[in-house]
Amino acid sequence: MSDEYEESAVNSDDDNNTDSPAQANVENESDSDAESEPAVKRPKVEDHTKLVATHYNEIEEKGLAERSQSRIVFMRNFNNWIKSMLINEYLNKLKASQKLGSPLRVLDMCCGKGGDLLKWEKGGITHLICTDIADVSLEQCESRYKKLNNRFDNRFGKVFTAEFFACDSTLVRLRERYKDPSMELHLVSCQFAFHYCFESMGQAECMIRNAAECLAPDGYFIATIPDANEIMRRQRQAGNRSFGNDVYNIEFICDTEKPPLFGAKYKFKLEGVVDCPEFLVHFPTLVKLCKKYGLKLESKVGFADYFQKSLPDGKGLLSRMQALETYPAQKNAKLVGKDEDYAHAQEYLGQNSKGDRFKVVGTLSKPEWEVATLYLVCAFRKCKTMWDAEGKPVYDC
Ligand SMILES: C[S@@+](CC[C@H](N)C(=O)[O-])C[C@H]1O[C@@H](n2cnc3c(N)ncnc32)[C@H](O)[C@@H]1O
Repeated sequence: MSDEYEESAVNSDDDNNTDSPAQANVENESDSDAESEPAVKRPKVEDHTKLVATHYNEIEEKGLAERSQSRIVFMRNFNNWIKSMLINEYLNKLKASQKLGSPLRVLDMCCGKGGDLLKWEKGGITHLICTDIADVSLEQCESRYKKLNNRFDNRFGKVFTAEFFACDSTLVRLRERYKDPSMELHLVSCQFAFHYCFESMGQAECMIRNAAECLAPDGYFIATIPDANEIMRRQRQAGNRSFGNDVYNIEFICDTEKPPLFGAKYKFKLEGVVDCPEFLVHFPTLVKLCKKYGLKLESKVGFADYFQKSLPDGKGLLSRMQALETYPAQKNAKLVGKDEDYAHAQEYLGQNSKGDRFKVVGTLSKPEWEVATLYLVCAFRKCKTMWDAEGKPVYDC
C-alpha cells in the first residue's frame, strides 16, 4: 500500500499549527528532554477538547436491546473483539515475563464509560487507573466498576482496585493525579481516543508523556487509532474533501494536499456514535515522539490484518461477542445492511458451496467493513531508562 500521508510533503509552517515548527522539533532527537514540560498551548480558535467532552458526555448509554438494533452493531462488536484480542495479547506477554502473583497495574487513558472493565477483570489485573475528559462518562465507568466489584466482593474479595478521575490527558500530567504518583504501571491502554491529541504538538507530547512516564521497563503502551494513510488514500481516491458510505462520513477541514503534521482536522460522522472533530495521526511523527519518551514501536497493524492474525486464538470469542453477522440471515433475523452490502459473502459462499455446512458465513456488511478498516492497532514497549551526567533520562531504545 502506498503511504499516502506518511510520504506526502508536510506543511509544517501551517498557520493552524500553533507550536514551534513541528517537523524540526520532532526530527531533532538531540533536543530530547523528557523532563522538560511539553509546550502545551491551547488552540487559538476553538477548544476542541471541550467540544469532545461535551459530545461524549451527551451520548446516552443504550441498553442491550437498543444496541442490537443498530445498523453498526456487528462492527461495534467487531471493534470490541479487536480490543479484547489486543489487551489479551499484551497482558499475556506481561504475565509471561512476570513471577506468578506479581502486581499488574494498568492505566486506561480515555476510558469512556468503562467498556473495557470486563476485559481488565478477565485479564486478572490488580489495579486500574481510569481517566477521561468526559466526567459523566467517567461516573458511569465508576458505577459499572462498583457493580462488577459487588458481584465479586463477598466471595472472592475485590476484583481489582481502581481509581477514577476526570481530566484532559492532552493538557494535564496524569501522574500528579494518581493516588500514588510514584506508582509503576505495566500497561497503558488508549482505545479509539489517542488521535484527539494530534491537534497540536504540545498536546501530543503531553499525552505521550502520560502514556510513557510511569511505565515500568518492558511495559507496554497499546492503542487503536484511525489509520491516517488509509484515510488519505480514500480521500485521494474520492478526489473530494468529503467521502464515506451509508454509515460513515469524513470531511476534511484542513489542507488535503499538504495536511499539517498536527491539527490535520476532519469531521467524522458514524451513525450517531461520533460526530466531532478528529485529527490525523502522522505515524512517523508518533514514532519519533514516542522514542523521545522512551517508547519503542513494537507493532503497527491495520484492523484487517490484525483480524487475520488473531483469528486462530480468537475464534471462540469472536462468536461469543457476535462480532460477525451470519449471512444469509437466519430464521427470525434480518440483515443490518442492504442485499448488495453482502456481495462478497455471496461470492464466498458460491466458491465454497460443497454442502450445508458451507451455506452460512460470518461477515460484516461492506459499509461496516469500510469503517473497521479505517483503524489500526499499535503497541510500544518502554525501554530501560539510564541517566546522563546532567540527570536527564536516556533511553535504551
Ligand atoms: C471513542 S471513545 C472511546 C472510549 C473507550 N476508550 C472505549 O474504547 O470504549 C473516546 C473517548 O476519549 C475521550 N477523550 C477524548 N479526548 C480526550 C482527552 N483530551 N483527554 C481525555 N479523554 C479524552 C472521550 O471523552 C471518550 O470517552
